[in-house]
This record gives sequence, structure tokens and C-alpha cells, in this order.
Amino acid sequence: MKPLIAPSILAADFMNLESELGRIASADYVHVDVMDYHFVPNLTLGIPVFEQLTKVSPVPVDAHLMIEDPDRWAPAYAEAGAASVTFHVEAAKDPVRLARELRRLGARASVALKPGTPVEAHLGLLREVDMVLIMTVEPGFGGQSFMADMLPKIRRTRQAAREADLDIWIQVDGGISRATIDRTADAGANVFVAGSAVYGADDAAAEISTLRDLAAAHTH
Ligand SMILES: O=C(CO)[C@@H](O)[C@H](O)COP(=O)(O)O
Ligand SMILES: [Co+2]
Repeated sequence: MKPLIAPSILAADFMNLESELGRIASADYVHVDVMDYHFVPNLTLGIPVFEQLTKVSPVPVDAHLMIEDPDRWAPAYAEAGAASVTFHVEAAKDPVRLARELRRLGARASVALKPGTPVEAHLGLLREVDMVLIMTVEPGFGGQSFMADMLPKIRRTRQAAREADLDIWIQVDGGISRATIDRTADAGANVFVAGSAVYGADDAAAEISTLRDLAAAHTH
């Protein structure tokens, strides 16, 4: 599987989002963290700003919804132009129904797990989703340290997908950098979110390319 790099705009300059999107035009996706002050102790943006982002983004938009009641709110992100919509399994009341609705609206459906949520929470959903997001930090903030104890969850998910013969994408999010991406690729991840690593670099395009090469060298 070809590694895909998705820089997170949480680490971008929010006063200049359009030019910040231009810096990552060589990425595969842009990762947009939506937080609601309830599911996580932070607040970012909602549909009106999200919709504008999808209009100007040079790359497809990957929505990471850290919100309560995704059953109610997530479909609007697909309608607003998200290529991929990730909701948290801890927050969803009916994840199967929601995933089906997202796919019906033309988005890739994706389910996320917080670090404390056991991997079994999504194994029964693998046929209903296109991607699984294994959080490698506690959701809510950028710039945190990578949690290496999440690696077995990635391995277990990849193994389950292989056994079921499913072409599932596995995304990792939190603390992904030159120092950590190799281990996640080796464990079976193929979509890599990187906020501070990419936006903190002087040359974001060069950093994207370095991360992609490192991941590719550890993909098997
Ligand atoms: O979802 C989140 C945080 O909750 C992430 O997408 C972060 O934005 C990643 O930032 P870095 O750890 O790469 O700085
Ligand atoms: Co995220």
C-alpha cells in the first residue's frame, strides 16, 4: 500500500489558512481536526469554515471529528465536500448506520479509537468502513508525544483486515514525525497525519517528501 501523508492544519497559521494549504499542495490529503469543547477540551472550527476550506484546498480534505453526537453532525461534513469523514467510536450511537450514511453521501467512512479504547471496539466494523484511525496521542491538542504502546493496536487491526481480505486504510494521528513514522508503517499504518512535523518545518513540501520516503521504506 502506498503511504499517504495528511498534514494537520491544527499546527497551521489560522490567520492565513488559504496560503497554509498552499504549503502542503504536494500532500495526499489535508487533515482537518474538528473539536467541540465536549468530546475533547478544545474547540476549533465547524461547518462554515470547513466548507470554505474544501473549496480552496489543493488536496482532498480528511475530516477528523472529535465531537459528541457524530450521528447527527458527521453527514454534514460529507455534504460540505469532505473526501473522508472520521468519527469516534466512543461517541457514535449507531456506528454502522453512520458509516453507511457517509458512504452513501460519497465520502470515505472512517472510525477512530482513542488511546484507551481497546481495538475490539472497531474490529466488528471493518466491513463498514474504508479507514480506521488509531490515535497515537490523547485527542484534543497537537504537539504531543507519540504513544508507542499504540503499535500493537495497529498490528492487530492490520492483521484482522488481512484475515478478512479487506483493503482497509489504517491512519495514525499524533506525534508522527521522522522519529516515529517508520514504526507505525512497519506495524501496518498507511495514512500518516503530521501536524507540527510538517507545519513546523521551514520547507513543508520537503518534509512531506521525507516522511513519505521513510514510510515507504518501512511498508511491507
Ligand atoms: O487529532 C489531533 C489531535 O487531537 C491531531 O490531528 C493533531 O493535530 C496532530 O498534531 P501533531 O501531533 O502531529 O502535532
Ligand atoms: Co486529528
